[in-house]
Amino acid sequence: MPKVLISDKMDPQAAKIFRERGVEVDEITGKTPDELKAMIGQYDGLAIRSSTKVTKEILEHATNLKVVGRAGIGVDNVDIPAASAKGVVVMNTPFGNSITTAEHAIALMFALARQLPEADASTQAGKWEKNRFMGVELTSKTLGLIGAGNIGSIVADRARGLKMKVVAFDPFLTPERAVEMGVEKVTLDELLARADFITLHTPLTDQTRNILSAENLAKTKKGVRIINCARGGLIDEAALKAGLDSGHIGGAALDVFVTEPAKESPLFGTPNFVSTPHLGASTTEAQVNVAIQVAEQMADFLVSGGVTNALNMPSLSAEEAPKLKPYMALAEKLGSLVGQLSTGAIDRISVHTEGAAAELNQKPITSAVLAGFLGTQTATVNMVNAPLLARDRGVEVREIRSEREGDYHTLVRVSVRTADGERSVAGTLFGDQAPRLVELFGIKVEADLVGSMLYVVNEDAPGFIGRLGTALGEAGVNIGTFHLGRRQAGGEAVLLLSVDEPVTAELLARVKALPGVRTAMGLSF
Ligand SMILES: NC(=O)c1ccc[n+]([C@@H]2O[C@H](COP(=O)([O-])OP(=O)(O)OC[C@H]3O[C@@H](n4cnc5c(N)ncnc54)[C@H](O)[C@@H]3O)[C@@H](O)[C@H]2O)c1
Ligand SMILES: O=C(O)[C@H](O)COP(=O)(O)O
Repeated sequence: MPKVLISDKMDPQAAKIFRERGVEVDEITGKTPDELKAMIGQYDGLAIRSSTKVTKEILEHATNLKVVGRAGIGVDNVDIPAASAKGVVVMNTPFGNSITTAEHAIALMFALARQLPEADASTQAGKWEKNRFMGVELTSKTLGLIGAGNIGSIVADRARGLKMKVVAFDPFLTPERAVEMGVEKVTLDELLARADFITLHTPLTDQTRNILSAENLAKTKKGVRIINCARGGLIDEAALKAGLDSGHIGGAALDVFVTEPAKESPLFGTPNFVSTPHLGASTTEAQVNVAIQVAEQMADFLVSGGVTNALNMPSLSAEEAPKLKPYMALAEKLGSLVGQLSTGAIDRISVHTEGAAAELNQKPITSAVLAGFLGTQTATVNMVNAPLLARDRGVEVREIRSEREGDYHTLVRVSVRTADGERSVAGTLFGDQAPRLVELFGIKVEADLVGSMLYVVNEDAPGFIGRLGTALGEAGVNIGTFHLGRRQAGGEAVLLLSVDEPVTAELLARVKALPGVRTAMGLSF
């Protein structure tokens, strides 16, 4: 039974779903990195929010880990390249908390417009400072949206409901989508010059880090109010403090900080500054949503191989997974076969699907071919890191599909290119389930690729099979299955034998010594 650790505070629905789906679960929060390192080895899955930092060091100790599930959106607390290199799938729940976070941005916009926190503190201190607090209306004001994705578009919708004009800067926003959202697509400089309120909704990347730098803050309209419910690091906090102190910035509300938890900051106590402790996603509804989603996604993956919302692997629905499973087994065997039979460096692998196979999601099939192929060179490869490893090794990967059926109703062909040219192997599924090799380097040969096998290329001549059988018998090797193919009578022939024991160097030497043998190799699947 797969075992998952929930290491951050999560709605109890997550644990309930894991258990219902046959996944053992421990809920242990608040562990230090060293404590997590010591315990992570026993888990197949790790369910987190933003507190647990899934670093390279933690992953190095995660000997059984297959999946990290983020109950939320941002995955900046997960070292995704390190997880991919280790073959660990990283998934998030991209929509479960978007409405809640958008509402928090709108709440902070109101808080700034009407100085609600300061007015509340003053009133509860018994001051009744009715003349101290003069707000601004939102109606007709311009809201500058930096980042118009899931959350940004909900914010835009709510702001339009408040009769605000919305201008948006997002390099990936298409003009059509801008029209659909009812926003005006502008450049960043235009947004800075025109916005009365600015709200940030981008991930933190090399391009967005300090997008509100001192220089850009200086380009804003005097009195601008700024909201950040996305990620700390998008705003230069020192420049923000200077802007608030000088009065150029009329107000700022931060839910996120460069350093979290933000227990101290020069911004604290600054007039017109409002802050919340990364509460963007903290509503009952959002937490139930993300807990359910993450548990369902992780359980799907651990129990049936379905992949949803993975950031480092192609998606594979729970419905697709059973259909693709036999194809992935076939693809892995074919990849392994070409890997074991190839001697020179391979610079290109092409995965060609025909008939029924061509109608399926190709990415998992290709990843399985690469995993099978690279598995002959390294032990630590799987479907997640195989495409990455292939790229690192300079192997070009091609996918070709033709839905027209050939000799078989479904076929996967794997071709590899070396300095000596291109060679291919092909396989099909018998009864839609059983992987079967049907062609090996241009020779038709049907074989189950299982266990230990002996591969022999010989000159097709009478008596050869008898001599080979005798040689194996004398070596005490029992033959399980025997598959034969040849280019033409009297030409090159191929023999694939499954044997009960691994093929030893001694056995190979005996086989190679037989007259007519061109090559002999041991294979294992
Ligand atoms: N405060 C919280 O608790 C909380 C909760 C949920 C999400 N978030 C954060 O909110 C942010 C937005 O989440 P989302 O779900 O809307 O993400 P999203 O991926 O749907 O949208 C992000 C948008 O940013 C745009 N973008 C990327 N680079 C840009 C750039 N250089 N300039 C301008 N725009 C750029 C993208 O094109 C995309 O449209 C993320 O950082 C996420 O982690 C915070
Ligand atoms: O990216 C997110 O989903 C938010 O930052 C929420 O973070 P949290 O799960 O720690 O509240």
